[in-house]
Amino acid sequence: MSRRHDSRSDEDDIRVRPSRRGSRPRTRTRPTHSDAVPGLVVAVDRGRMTVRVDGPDGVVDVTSMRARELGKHGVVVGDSVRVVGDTTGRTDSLARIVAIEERTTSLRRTADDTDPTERVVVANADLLVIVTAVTDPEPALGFLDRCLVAAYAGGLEPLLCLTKTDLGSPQPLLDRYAGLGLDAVHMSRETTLDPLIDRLADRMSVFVGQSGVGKSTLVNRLVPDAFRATGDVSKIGKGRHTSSSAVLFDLPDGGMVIDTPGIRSFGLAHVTADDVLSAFDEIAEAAVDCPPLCGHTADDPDCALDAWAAAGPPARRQQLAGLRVLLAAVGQVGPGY
Ligand SMILES: Nc1nc2c(ncn2[C@@H]2O[C@H](COP(=O)(O)OP(=O)(O)OP(=O)(O)O)[C@@H](O)[C@H]2O)c(=O)[nH]1
Ligand SMILES: [Zn+2]
Repeated sequence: MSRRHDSRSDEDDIRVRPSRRGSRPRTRTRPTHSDAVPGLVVAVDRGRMTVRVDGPDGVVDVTSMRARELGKHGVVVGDSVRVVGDTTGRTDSLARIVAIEERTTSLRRTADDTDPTERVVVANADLLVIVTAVTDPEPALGFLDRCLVAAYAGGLEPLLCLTKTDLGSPQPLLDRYAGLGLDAVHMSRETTLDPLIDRLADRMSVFVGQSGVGKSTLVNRLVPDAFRATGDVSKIGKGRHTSSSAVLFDLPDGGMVIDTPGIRSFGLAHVTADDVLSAFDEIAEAAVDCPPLCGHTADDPDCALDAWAAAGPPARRQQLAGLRVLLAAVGQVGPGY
């Protein structure tokens, strides 16, 4: 019998708005257990969570289940939780998650653009590392646009990670997003990963990328075998067949990386143009003069952003052009874009 299941079931399909970044996380579900200990969800597989807990003898990974009292609230990788029960992490021990802290960010997606159910893929990540090859395969521009939208809408900082620079120039991709002030690193198998490692230090980063872009090659270089204590490592590099949508690793030089081998698309049915705008303070401010429900595209005749761009330095026009590239992805309906 096939053990495969829908990868989406390891994501949280309950709508939870991210709080503004930097706000202090509050416990979203009231802890009823005074003996509950804090932990970090590092893997989710078929309703079982691996929760990393700081025990008396060091850090232990505790297999846990959701307590019934959490109701429908899902648990995803990156969630800060509280657990009770057997938190020793011994073989066959099982703990219960009784509380989930409010999320500071949430990377969300829908299965496709017509599916209204949004799912949280990863909670509390700081950085979304969007991996793409400069060629072979050709960059999937729609996918990249969508990843950026998901990052801005979810409160994550995006980083463009361009691979296979031994085969082509990163410039066309850098030009596409020039107006957005996007941070980017480029590399190949032969070059150092130091610029990337610098950006990953002391943060929680999520890696996304389509098949063949060199993401496994990159993760394997970043995370040597000795550090792969967490999650089901055997699934790395076999993305499409994995049952888990996110797996967390520690980096040797600090920081945590979450790979998303099961995720190849980002449906955006849950995202509005204003969700994207809210990541750009100056533009969001200028858009208060827009008519209600303005889509802020070049086809929206009364969009105030055109006047805003015309009235300022050329950088504004570049910024608006970059923003509109992303808004086109929000407006696009139908799978496969
Ligand atoms: N020329 C070149 N090829 C690379 C580079 N990085 C990876 N590759 C090759 O690109 C192919 C895909 O690399 P993977 O790391 O498996 O890509 P992936 O994104 O993990 O794709 P999946 O395995 O399908 O998930 C492999 O044949 C790699 O050897 C690079 O920097 N330069
Ligand atoms: Zn507008």
